[in-house]
Parts: sequence; C-alpha cells; structure tokens
Amino acid sequence: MASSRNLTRFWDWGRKIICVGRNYTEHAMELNNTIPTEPVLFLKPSSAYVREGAPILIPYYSSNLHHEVELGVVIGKSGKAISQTVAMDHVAGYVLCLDMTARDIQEECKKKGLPWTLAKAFDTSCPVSDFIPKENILDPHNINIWLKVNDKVRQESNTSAMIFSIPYLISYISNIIALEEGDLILTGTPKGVAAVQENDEMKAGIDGILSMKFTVRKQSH
Ligand SMILES: O=C([O-])CC(=O)C(=O)O
Ligand SMILES: [Mg+2]
Repeated sequence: MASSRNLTRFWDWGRKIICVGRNYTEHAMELNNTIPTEPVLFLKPSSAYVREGAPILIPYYSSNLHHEVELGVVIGKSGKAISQTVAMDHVAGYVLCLDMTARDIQEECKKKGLPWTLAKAFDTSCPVSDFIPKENILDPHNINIWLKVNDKVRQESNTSAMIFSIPYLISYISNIIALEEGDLILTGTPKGVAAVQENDEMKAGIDGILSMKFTVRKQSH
C-alpha cells in the first residue's frame, strides 16, 4: 500500500508552517519596521494551505489583503537544536509560497500589541506551488523569485538578499521549536508587497524552475 505520507504532497498531511518576518532589509524598510537582529517568527496552521486551482480568499474582516512571495523550505528529517553545519541535511526540498497578509488587521494588531493570527493564519493564507526536490535548486540563496498581479510585476528579488540564511533559520528555529518531517519554513518576502482586489490574477515564479497562478475572491460568510 502506498504511504499516505508522500513528502512531495506534504500539504495534504503537513505539520507546522513557521514563517520568518522581515528577512529582507528593503521589505522591513518599506513597512517602516526596524531591521531585525534575530529572526522574527510567527506560525500558520496547516489549514492555511491552498493549491493552484482553488481561489485565494480575502477574509470578510479585511479590506487590504497583501501578497508576499516567499521561498518555502520543506523539512524532510526531524530534528531539535540542529547545528548550521548539518542543517541542509534536514531539507527535503522547496516550494514557492505566498504569505497572504491582511495588512489592515496586522497594523491594528501591532498597535494593540496583539498576535498576528487574524492577519496571517486564515484559510487560504498559504498558497504553495508544486514540490521542488532539493537537487533541483543547487543554491537556494541565489534564485530569482517574482510575483505579478494582472501581468504587472510587483515583486522581484534574488534570495541572496535574505538577512538570515536557511541554515541559520533552521538552527535558530529548531532550538525553540522541534522541526518535524512535513514542516514548512517561509523565509520572508522581498520588497514590493501591495494589495490585491477581488478577481485579480496573481502569478508567481522562480526563474527557470516553475510558476503558479491564483485568482483572488472575496470570502462569503
Ligand atoms: O508581514 C510582514 O511584513 C512580515 C513578513 O511576513 C515578511 O517579512 O515576510
Ligand atoms: Mg511574510
């Protein structure tokens, strides 16, 4: 019998989604945030996953949904307190992700000192591409990721601009939260985040590797 745990479809059974915020200097600056000296972490639940073919929903309580294109790192081997030198042995592969963010709600949360759950963890807040095996991206710190809305480029960056590298993030995170097979780490977004409207078409890609498309709809409740 085939295993129900096919890592190339980790979103079907996947575990935690650990997100890194403000990992690109120009993005931290465009939202008037300080440049972090340690990674900023938050979580999304696995119910946030959405795959191509299904719409991305603007939550009923937000009127400012932003796109954030990010490289996602899929954990293939569990570990706790992983050292930077062996960190890449724990990586099974990658996905392209969108960290969909209700920016108006996040701003309110920041002002009130509340957690970002409503802004970042709602259903469809984590669109992911097909799984990319590790060997297909030889240097994850030197790829171009981009996002277009209705064919206009909004975000475009090389991952070399990340403040904290993938081995650093795996080591840092796993000292706090054990990493498990099927976990996903979102490595932060470059500059250019902006709002999407109902019926917008978002296309995102990694040069030479893959692209994906999503339509924006309004959540009805
Ligand atoms: O909401 C934010 O600006 C933090 C974040 O997720 C990122 O930098 O990718
Ligand atoms: Mg983000």
